[in-house]
Amino acid sequence: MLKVVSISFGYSKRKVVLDNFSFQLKVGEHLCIMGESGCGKSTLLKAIYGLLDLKKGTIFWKENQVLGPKAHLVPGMDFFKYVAQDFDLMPYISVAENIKKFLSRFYPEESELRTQELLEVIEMTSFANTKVKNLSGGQKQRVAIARALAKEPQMLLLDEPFGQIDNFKKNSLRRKLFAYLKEKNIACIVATHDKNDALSFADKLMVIRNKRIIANGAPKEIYNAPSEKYIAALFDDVNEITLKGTHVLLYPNQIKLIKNKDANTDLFSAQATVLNSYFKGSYWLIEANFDGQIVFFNHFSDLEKHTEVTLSFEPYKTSH
Ligand SMILES: Nc1ncnc2c1ncn2[C@@H]1O[C@H](COP(=O)(O)OP(=O)(O)OP(=O)(O)O)[C@@H](O)[C@H]1O
Repeated sequence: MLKVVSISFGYSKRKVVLDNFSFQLKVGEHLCIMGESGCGKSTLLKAIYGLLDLKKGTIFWKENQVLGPKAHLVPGMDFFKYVAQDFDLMPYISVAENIKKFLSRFYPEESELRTQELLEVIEMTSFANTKVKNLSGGQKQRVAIARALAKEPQMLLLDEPFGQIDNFKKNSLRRKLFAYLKEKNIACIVATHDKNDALSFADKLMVIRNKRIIANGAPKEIYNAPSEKYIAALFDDVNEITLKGTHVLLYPNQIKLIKNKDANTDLFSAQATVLNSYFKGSYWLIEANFDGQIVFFNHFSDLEKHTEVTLSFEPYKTSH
C-alpha cells in the first residue's frame, strides 16, 4: 500500500505547489492524476518516486519510507520505476539493448525472452534492432516504458505516457500495457490530460487544482457527478447553465433534441435556436441559444442555422 500523508512541497519558499496532500493506493491499483497544466501532476510523481525533499509529510510504500535526494546518493526508490516526459534512453544502441541493459547479464536466455515479451507489450518487435536515435518521439516513449518494466517494479509512475503517440497506436498500446500491469499486479500512477486513461483504465482518479486535491475516487463517480466545471471539463465540453433558477452542469450528451410531442414531462424542456454545427465524426456538436444562454448538445446530423428546436435536459446536478 502507498500511503501519502499530509505532504507539502514547493520549488521555492514563496511558491507552494502541493499543499497538504494525503491519499492511499493499494498494491496493483491504478491511479490517474488529472488537472490543468502546471497544477503539480509531475511534481507529485517526482515526490512519490523520491526525487524531491519534502517540506512536510511522509510517503510510505508498504513499510519503506520514501526519502528524497538528501537521503540517497542516487535519488529514486528501487521498487518504483518512473518514466519522465524526457525519457532518457541510450541513443546509440538498439531498442532491444536499451531494454536488456536493465536485465541480468547472468541469465541471457531469460533476459532475451523478457525483452521479447516487453517488445510485444509496446508493439515494437519489428524495431528490436533499430538504434534508438533513429526512432520517432512516440516510439522512444514506448521504449522508455518497456525499459521501466524490464525489472518488474512494484509501482510504475508514468508522466503523460502516450502524449507523443498517435491515436491508432495509443488505444491498442493502452489496452496492452494496462492489462499487462494488472496481470503482474504492478501498481501504476499516471499523470495525464487524456480522459481515456482515467475513464477506461484507472481504478481511481485524482484531480488537482490550486495546490489541492479537489476530487479522489472512482472515475465513473467523478465523471457522473462532477462537483465543479473544472472537473467536468477534463472529460468533455461542459454546459454551465441556469435551469429554472438552478445553476447546473451538463455534458452535451445530456441535452437532447426532441420533437414537441415527445416532450417528457419528467424532464425540463425548452425552445432553442441553432447557432452552429460542428462535425465530430460519429456525431455533430450543435451550438444553440436557449433563453439567452449558449448550450452545446450532441446530435446525429447537422442542423441549419436559425432552426428552432426543442431541447430536453437530463436530470441534473447542482454545481457551485
Ligand atoms: N524544477 C522546477 N523549478 C521551479 N518550478 C518548477 C519546477 N518544475 C515545475 N515547476 C513549477 O511547479 C508547478 C507545477 O509543475 P508540474 O510540472 O508539476 O505541473 P504539471 O501539472 O505536471 O504540468 P503539465 O500538465 O504542463 O505537465 C508549475 O508552476 C511549474 O512551473
